[in-house]
Amino acid sequence: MRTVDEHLADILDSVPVLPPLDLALLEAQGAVLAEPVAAPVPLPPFDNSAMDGYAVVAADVAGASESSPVELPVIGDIAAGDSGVSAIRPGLTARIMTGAPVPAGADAVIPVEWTDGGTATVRIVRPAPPGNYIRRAGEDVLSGQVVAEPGTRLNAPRLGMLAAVGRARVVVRPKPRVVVLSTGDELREPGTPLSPGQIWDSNSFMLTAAVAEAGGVGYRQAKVDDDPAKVLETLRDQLMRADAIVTSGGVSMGARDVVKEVLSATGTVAFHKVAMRPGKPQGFGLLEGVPVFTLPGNPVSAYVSFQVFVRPALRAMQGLPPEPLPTVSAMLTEDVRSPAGLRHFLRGRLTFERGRYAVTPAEGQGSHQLGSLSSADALIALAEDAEALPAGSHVEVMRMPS
Ligand SMILES: Nc1nc2c(c(=O)[nH]1)N[C@H]1C(S)=C(S)[C@@H](COP(=O)(O)OP(=O)(O)OC[C@H]3O[C@@H](n4cnc5c(N)ncnc54)[C@H](O)[C@@H]3O)O[C@H]1N2
Ligand code: MOO
Ligand SMILES: [Mg+2]
Repeated sequence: MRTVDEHLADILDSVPVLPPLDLALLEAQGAVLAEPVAAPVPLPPFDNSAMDGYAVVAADVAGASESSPVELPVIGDIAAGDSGVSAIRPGLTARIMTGAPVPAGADAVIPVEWTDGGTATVRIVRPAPPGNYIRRAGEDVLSGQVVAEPGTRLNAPRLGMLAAVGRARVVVRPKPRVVVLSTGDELREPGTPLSPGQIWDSNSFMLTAAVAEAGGVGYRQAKVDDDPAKVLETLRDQLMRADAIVTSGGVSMGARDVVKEVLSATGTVAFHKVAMRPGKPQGFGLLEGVPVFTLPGNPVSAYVSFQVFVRPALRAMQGLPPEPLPTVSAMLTEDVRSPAGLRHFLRGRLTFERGRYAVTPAEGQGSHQLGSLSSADALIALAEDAEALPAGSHVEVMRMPS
């Protein structure tokens, strides 16, 4: 037996960081930035108006009021996108639109609501201090400022930021392409009828979805029967398009546990009993350089194994810290027993009351019981040395992606 930490360390020692790729912005969505991106110009690039209104010399309107409006001749219109805008001399104004460059000489913008909206002349009924409704060049981002650091995932605001500083392409660590393969004679495709002894394949759907939740791209395969030649052939076929392969089933002690049989024979994938529940039988290794994770077939075992081993590995491949799921400390609402010497993962539900988290273990903790997993929102991680934890104890809880 090896510990969870030993098995994870072994995996993280072997998984490669994916080589960087230059991608068009939207192709890079969800990928991890692999270069610092600096702004070639300030943002905004020029002083511009925050309002639709009039560009004025603030001193001209200092005395403006409802009872004593200041009337100014309007010398023209300045729209967003205009260039070569003529300067405003004292005693004059120009209509200006939101985003339009503030003309030389003007030092304030009067919103149209503070005027009669005139086009030849305008009556202004409120004063404004210098700088009123002017968005200054560089007040968002300075020229040369780094706007996105390597190691950050490109979410919607970050993609917007890259476009705003003029980038059409960007160098990223691509999302790992992960082939997901269920094995088992008993498995049938959902949507097709079952014969006695058969079940619908749920693991390949769950694991493909979990890959996406971990920042990868999952390629779900149709299940493979427990036939050694077929399993090996399918795995080898998939290597071409995979940055990693995740299988489920066939890794325990059964006469038909063929994943273990054929991959052990390759000499590069090793099988271990890991001191955890669920998820004891684990296999990992490289097949022609591609990381292969062979997860146990029981659905909860497969899910927990994925979160504990595969998710950190996929993060490492993207150049991210191989952290587990985000964790919180929570108070147990009931007594819990845990097997000595095993890291024990219990499904639970988190609540947040009066400023603190509490967690309640789910009914039905068998590794085949997907029902309790699908209604859980957390995995309670009990340390190897925990045996009896009374209600009120604080435990580490991994939040499942929602
Ligand atoms: N004699 C022993 N038997 C078992 C041991 C052991 O130590 N000694 N370990 C048990 C534990 S713990 C686990 S976990 C399982 C691991 O089993 P395998 O990885 O070999 O998986 P299978 O035998 O193929 O299937 C196990 C179970 O899961 C169901 N399954 C498999 N694939 C799917 C799928 N894609 N969707 C839904 N359900 C699936 C399968 O029908 C079985 O019920 O071994 C124990 N046995
Ligand atoms: O390891 Mo099995 O995963 O306990 O059901
Ligand atoms: Mg088995």
